[in-house]
Amino acid sequence: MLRVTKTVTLRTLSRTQNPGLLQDLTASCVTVADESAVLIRKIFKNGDLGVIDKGGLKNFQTEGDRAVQRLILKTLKTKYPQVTIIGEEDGDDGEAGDEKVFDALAPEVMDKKFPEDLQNVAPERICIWVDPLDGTMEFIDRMLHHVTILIGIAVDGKAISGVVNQPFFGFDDESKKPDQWGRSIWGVVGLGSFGPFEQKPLPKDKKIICTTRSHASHDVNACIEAMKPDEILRQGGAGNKVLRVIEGDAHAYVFASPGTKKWDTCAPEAVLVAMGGALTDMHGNVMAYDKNAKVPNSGGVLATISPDTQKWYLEHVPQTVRDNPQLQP
Ligand SMILES: Nc1ncnc2c1ncn2[C@@H]1O[C@H](COP(=O)(O)O)[C@@H](O)[C@H]1OP(=O)(O)O
Ligand SMILES: [Mg+2]
Ligand SMILES: [Mg+2]
Ligand SMILES: [Mg+2]
Repeated sequence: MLRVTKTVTLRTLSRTQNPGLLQDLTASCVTVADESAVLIRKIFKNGDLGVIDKGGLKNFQTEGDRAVQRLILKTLKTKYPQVTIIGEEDGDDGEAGDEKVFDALAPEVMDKKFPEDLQNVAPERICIWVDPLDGTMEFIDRMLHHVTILIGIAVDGKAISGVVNQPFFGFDDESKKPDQWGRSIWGVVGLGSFGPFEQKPLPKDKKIICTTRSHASHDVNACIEAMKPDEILRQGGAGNKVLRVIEGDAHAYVFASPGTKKWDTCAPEAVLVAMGGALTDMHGNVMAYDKNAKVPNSGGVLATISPDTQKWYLEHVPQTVRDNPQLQP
């Protein structure tokens, strides 16, 4: 994990105050996510993924994770030095290398009118959580649709704005050339969620639960069984699983395990909540994303498309799972 925090004097702050900071940041995040997608595709095409085992349960890192984090942090830290940025990969802060700074602000973000309460947000209130490559295990296993790039922006510890980029979206469509692969979905709470996606209606006659394919455990399975799904969708990546809920492929993302971290959930939560959904731990607690927040999502992850659906799933978490000392906030 890499934390980058800079302190500034009050004089510097007033001189550089930017009323549209959150909008600029969101637009920059969409730009760097798109550039990151180009880079991941290039690394994949080159074939040498440079896999490193970080230790723990299927906890790998590739050149994609490292290079993309350097790309994202170089631009965001250069452009927004007063904002705290926390990235998953240690050491890859873009400071030593010759990474480019991407100045462009994504026009699709700049075209929108952000809500009043998101204007004039001071940089000290913001913390950005970066997962340069979510679904690393699936990237290594060539399950490319499961891979996402996640950049989440928290304000006062709440997930408010986020980009979920799926760099290999469309790779299995033979009519598409590699430079046509990928999509960025972004959302801002109070404004909405945008990008090339369709919110299909969820099936009414059956219950589909999406969960991990690579980090299953006794509790993960026991919790799902108690919810009596008709179908279990085993998928990689936290970003991808939230996308399954957003696109109407699953009623819920259920993960009764402490494996994910704040960079896995901040961006997807912002996009999901911006469209009326909910993401909490398995006890119903909202996640805290301030710069001093606990990094692991130690109470697990539950995400659904509405507060009512969230309530139903929370009520069906078995007591044994709730009481598990390994799954506490
Ligand atoms: N035990 C774990 N150790 C490290 N990362 C984990 C663990 N469990 C989950 N994650 C992270 O959460 C994501 C979602 O988990 P899963 O795919 O198992 O549902 C993973 O892709 C991984 O993110 P990352 O790929 O960015 O390292
Ligand atoms: Mg990882
Ligand atoms: Mg991740
Ligand atoms: Mg990652």
